Amino acid sequence: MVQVFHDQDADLAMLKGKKIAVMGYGSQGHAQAQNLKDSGLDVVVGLAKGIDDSWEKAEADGMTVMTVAEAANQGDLIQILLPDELQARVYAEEIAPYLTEGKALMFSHGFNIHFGQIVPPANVDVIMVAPKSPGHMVRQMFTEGAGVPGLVAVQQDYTGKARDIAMAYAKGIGCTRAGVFETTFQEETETDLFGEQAVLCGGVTELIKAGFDTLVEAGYAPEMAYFECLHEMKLIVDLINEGGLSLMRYSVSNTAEYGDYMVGPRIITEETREEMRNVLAEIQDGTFAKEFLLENQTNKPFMNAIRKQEKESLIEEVGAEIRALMPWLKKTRR
Ligand SMILES: NC(=O)C1=CN([C@@H]2O[C@H](COP(=O)(O)OP(=O)(O)OC[C@H]3O[C@@H](n4cnc5c(N)ncnc54)[C@H](OP(=O)(O)O)[C@@H]3O)[C@@H](O)[C@H]2O)C=CC1
Ligand SMILES: CC(=O)[C@](C)(O)C(=O)O
Repeated sequence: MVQVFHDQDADLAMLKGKKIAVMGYGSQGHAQAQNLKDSGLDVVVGLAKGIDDSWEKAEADGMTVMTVAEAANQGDLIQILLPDELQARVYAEEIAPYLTEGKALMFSHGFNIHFGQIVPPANVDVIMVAPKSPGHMVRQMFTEGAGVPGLVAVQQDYTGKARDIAMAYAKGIGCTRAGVFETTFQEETETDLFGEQAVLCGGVTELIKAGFDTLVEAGYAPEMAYFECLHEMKLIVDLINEGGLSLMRYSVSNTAEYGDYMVGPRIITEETREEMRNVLAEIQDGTFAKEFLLENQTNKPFMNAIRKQEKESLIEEVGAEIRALMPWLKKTRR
């Protein structure tokens, strides 16, 4: 059983007197920067003007904002929370020149280190603190006095304090309130990519869309299909999150529980499980990483097309209508 670390296992004093440069102010960046600042730590945000609106958002939130290069120059810890596909270029051009002896280079996903896109010098610490949660929940849970679970990993420990710094950072963003596991860059990268492709994002969205389409094609109202296949998913998963499959099965009807056991295996078949193993193999052997990097180096032709198609889909249209009719739905984010 892995060991879970909590607040008492981390010391914020490790970060006192250190400037933390958070590069990026998106999903993770805005949350981590604000949480660190609320934890009394010295934070600057590194961005680029004129891309989207993060610079303005960060300033409006009272952050000290500067260019990535300026923040890298000032930062003792450099936390890269840029899009994974952009990190290597920005690192080479704006961070590497200022990554001097004894600094800490940090990430919240191991992709660029594990797949060799960023190769730091030997005289720095290389650390990961990865919240196992979307960024917006990292911030919401923190403001509610709680936190989201996180992973910490040390790829390189030049100072001999890398783990302590990682644990202090995890405390600064609230993860030690929930609990922190130790892992490696390889394990976090491969499991995170697998989870987001085969289960959390890819798997769940395809399951929701397939169920929705089945009901709509059979003539049922799209609103009914939306509520059955999308809206209720969150409520069911909340129960699983709270108390495992057993709590969910305790809470749903006997009818639903029976259907769960009898029909579920017909939907997630051995072929599905075999395909999951194939997905993992393509992550482990670097096939996915190469495809992802090539897609982004060729101006994202697939992403741009599929994003447009998905945004214009019936399930998104119906969802927007329902959320407009039932604004309380937006309050059910936990
Ligand atoms: N999203 C999540 O919940 C999670 C993400 N992670 C990891 O965290 C990291 C960040 O991901 P995420 O927060 O989703 O990223 P987002 O896409 O949400 O945010 C990216 C940020 O980087 C800024 N940015 C983009 N290009 C540049 C540039 N050239 N120079 C300076 N700033 C730039 C963007 O600014 P602008 O808005 O102006 O374009 C934005 O503030 C990734 O490694 C990801 O894998 C890990 C766990 C969960
Ligand atoms: C929230 C999380 O960790 C994800 C889904 O893997 C991601 O956004 O990268």
